Order: sequence, then C-alpha cells, then structure tokens
Amino acid sequence: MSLQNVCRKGNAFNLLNVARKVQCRALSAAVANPQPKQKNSQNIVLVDGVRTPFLTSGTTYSKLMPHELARHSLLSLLQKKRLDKELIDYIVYGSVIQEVKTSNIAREAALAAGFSNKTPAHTVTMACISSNAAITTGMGLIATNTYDVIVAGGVEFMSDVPIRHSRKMRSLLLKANKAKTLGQRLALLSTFRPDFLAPELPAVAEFSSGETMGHSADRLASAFNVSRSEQDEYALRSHTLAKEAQEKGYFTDLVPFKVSGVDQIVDKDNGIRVSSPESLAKLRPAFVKPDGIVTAANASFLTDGASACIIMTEEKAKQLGLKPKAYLRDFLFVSQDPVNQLLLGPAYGIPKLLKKAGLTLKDIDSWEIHEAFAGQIVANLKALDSDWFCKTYLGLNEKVGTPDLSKWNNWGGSLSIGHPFAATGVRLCMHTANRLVREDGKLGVVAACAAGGQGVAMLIERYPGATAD
Ligand SMILES: CC(=O)SCCNC(=O)CCNC(=O)[C@H](O)C(C)(C)COP(=O)(O)OP(=O)(O)OC[C@H]1O[C@@H](n2cnc3c(N)ncnc32)[C@H](O)[C@@H]1OP(=O)(O)O
Repeated sequence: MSLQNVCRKGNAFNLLNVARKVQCRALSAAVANPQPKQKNSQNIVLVDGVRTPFLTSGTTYSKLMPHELARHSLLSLLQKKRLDKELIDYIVYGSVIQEVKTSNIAREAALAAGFSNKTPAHTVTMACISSNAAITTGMGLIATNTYDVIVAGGVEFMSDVPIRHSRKMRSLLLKANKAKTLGQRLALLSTFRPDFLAPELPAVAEFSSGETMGHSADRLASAFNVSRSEQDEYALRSHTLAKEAQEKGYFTDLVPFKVSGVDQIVDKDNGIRVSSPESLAKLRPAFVKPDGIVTAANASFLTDGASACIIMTEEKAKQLGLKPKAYLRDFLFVSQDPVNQLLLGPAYGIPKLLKKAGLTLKDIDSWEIHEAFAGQIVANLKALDSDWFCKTYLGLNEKVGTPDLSKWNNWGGSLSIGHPFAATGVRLCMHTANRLVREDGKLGVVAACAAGGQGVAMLIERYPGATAD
C-alpha cells in the first residue's frame, strides 16, 4: 500500500489515527525532502574542482608530458580558491596508462607545481574510475582524522603511451646490460632475430580476456538489444547538450591552459561535434567488423586531460572561510564479471547506492553517468528497467526502473566532452555539483563503469548557498 493511501485511510476521530496522521505527515515531508542517511561523523565537503580543457589525443597537448597537465590542474585549483600550497596536507591522483618515468604522477606533478617536498602524494589506479578512487581515498584519510585538506585528481595522456619492445627483445637487452665481456655480448647478439623488433602496442583492452573495451561494448549492446539508431541518437544527444552547455558557459570547472611550446591558449574542449543523424548512420563499425554497431561517433574518443578537486571537513572549510560546492555523502564500488558485464558498473552501483542511502530514483535531481559508449549507456538503462536483470543479477524483487532522463547528463558526457580515463571522475563530480546549483536540485548521483568489470556510484548533495562559478 502506498504512503499516500495509508495517509488517506487514517480516521481523524480517534487518537490512534491522529497519531498515525502526524506520523504520515512526517513521512510525507521526508518524501518531499529526502534526507540521505548520514554515515560520517564529520561532513566531508567538495570545496571546488577544476580541469584542463579535454582535448582529443594527438592535438594541442601532444608534446607535453602528463605531469604537466596534472601540474596545471593543481596550480589552477589553488589559484581559483586563493589557497596557499602549505594548506594542502596530502595529494592523491589517479592515472591509468602510466608514463613510466613519472609512475607516481601525483608526486611529480606536485613537485613540478612547486609544492613543498614535505607534502606527501601518491597515485591510485582503478581504470576509468581512478579519480573517483582518488576522491574516496581522500575521504578515507579525512574520516580517519589522518589529514584535514586533500587534493584529489586524475590525469590521462593518450597522445604518448608507453610502447614496449617485445618480451624477447627486452630479455635480450637486459642480458646485454649484464654481459661483462665482448664475447658474452657477441654471443647474445647472435641470438637476435628480426621478429624481436615487433613492438608491443598498448591496447584499451581487458587484460583477463584480451577483448577491447569497444568490442565488449558492441557485445553488451547486442545482449540488451540496443540498436545502432538508439546508439547514434544517444551520442547525438550527448554532443548537442555538451555544445549547449559549452556555449552557455556552464563548464566553470574548465581552466584555460597556455600550452608551452605552442602559441595558443586552450580554453575549450575540442571533441564536441554535433553531426546529423544521416552522417552518423554512414560511419563504419570501429571494432567488430563488418557487423558491429559501435562507431567512432558513438564511442568516447581517446582524450588528454587532467582534473583536480579539493576536499575537507565542513568544519575546516568554515575555519578557512571557504564556501563549498557540495557534501560528499556516500559512495561504493562494485565489481562484476569482466567479460560479459564489463561495462555495467552503473546498473550494479546505482541501486546499491540508493538502497544504502535510503533513497529512490525519484529523489535524485541530477544524474552524471560516465558515457564510455552510447550503447553501454543504453544497455545500463535497459538493465535497470529489466525485471529479469534486476532479479537475476541484483537480487531484487523487481526492476529498479528508469531514471528521469530530463535529469540525465544534461551537459553532455564523456562521449562528447571527452574521457581522459583517470580525470573523468572529478569532472563527473564537479558537473554534478554545478548542475545541482543551476538546476536547483538537492541530490546528485555519479556513476561509472571501469575496465576490470568494476564501477562506482557516489552521492553528492548541494551545499547551502553553493554557486556554480
Ligand atoms: C570504462 C570505459 O570508459 S571504457 C572506454 C574506454 N575508451 C575507449 O575504449 C576509447 C574508444 N575509442 C577509440 O578507441 C577511438 O576513438 C575509435 C577507435 C573509436 C575511433 O578512432 P579513430 O578511427 O581514430 O577516430 P576518428 O576521429 O578518425 O574518426 C573516424 C571517422 O569517424 C568520423 N567521426 C568521428 N566522430 C564523429 C562525429 N561525432 N560525427 C560524425 N563523424 C564522426 C571521423 O570524421 C572519421 O571520419 P573519416 O574516416 O571520414 O575521417
């Protein structure tokens, strides 16, 4: 029986029903003004966050190193909030495809940005949810009273990825390094074969199955009966909404970047491209050939970019006179079959998060969901709206339903804005926080899938008096 029906049936003529009525009113008020269950003894706030413009790999950032992008996000964040470097207790960054020379990129970026060498920094990796993991690592450090003020971010640089020699060549070179005599070196040289020179190229692929993310997205779309036109339509929506948001100046998390060596200030994401349905329909499959339906236009593209945000307790923000954007209310990570359910993180994470926080789909004012592929997003929506999926895989009694799509990725998403893997999580949180202000909402959900068959869901609440600048 619904709450409203219970309330309607109350009889005002006896005391029991008066008491029931009062209770019903309180419950109705709670429905109108949902209050997520408070988990932390201290409120943790997202004070603000920034990102470099996200650029298609191989374009204006291509001569940089990744720590330089991260450095820019760190410095811009402090500049925006007018904070001293000394205030930052700890820095944690996400990175997926690492530059071998700067594997702890958090530390290298901090040193390059002029932070004291006494500020500890470490790097986390969790595929496309690496900067979500950076944020939640920071939340853990705050919740345990280890540190007060944390910078969390992420960086990805697909313009230059480590291309390795073959295993045979590496083995030969390592042995040659240890060889002491000319004879030993010549003996090793005689073992060389031309095929040793074939390089090992990194692939955006699942290690356990060897399958590329794109191939997996194509199979997922097919499993959930997602058509090519549904994918293209979703991709077009993403680009159209991103273009509108860009033109209206909503991307206030973006900080222009004067790229050294290039006489250009980059002040815009450069992957947003609104095409016609006809030109999208003409594109050939990018992964599964000749019959696949994932194309270059309905997939996220390889992107360079970095992001950073600052988190602390509400109390600390008040002490520092800072006006936060949002409360970081709750989060969880999910893991599932990395072969057939690789990209279903949101379908697993969203229901679990809502249940944990005591909320329903209707309580959410802003959805910010990582768009790895258009087909993956539509498949996740279909999974949430499927009794079979929700009963079989989520252990629920019925389907979760469909989130209100008028509140879904209203400023575009990774398909259009770009997806520098480890930097996306902070972008999702900042777009949520800023959308809650512009759209006058209270609660937002961030969710994303990641390689390895993992996912994240986070609950964000608008901070009273927050602004979208
Ligand atoms: C958890 C996760 O996030 S998993 C997701 C991880 N991310 C990925 O796996 C990245 C997937 N993306 C990719 O690997 C690449 O972007 C690919 C393979 C899909 C495409 O790469 P490329 O072939 O280099 O793309 P390119 O930009 O050249 O586009 C190919 C064609 O599509 C066209 N195109 C691309 N986007 C659009 C668009 N929005 N509208 C119209 N045409 C488009 C291009 O103009 C080009 O046409 P042309 O061949 O006539 O010149």
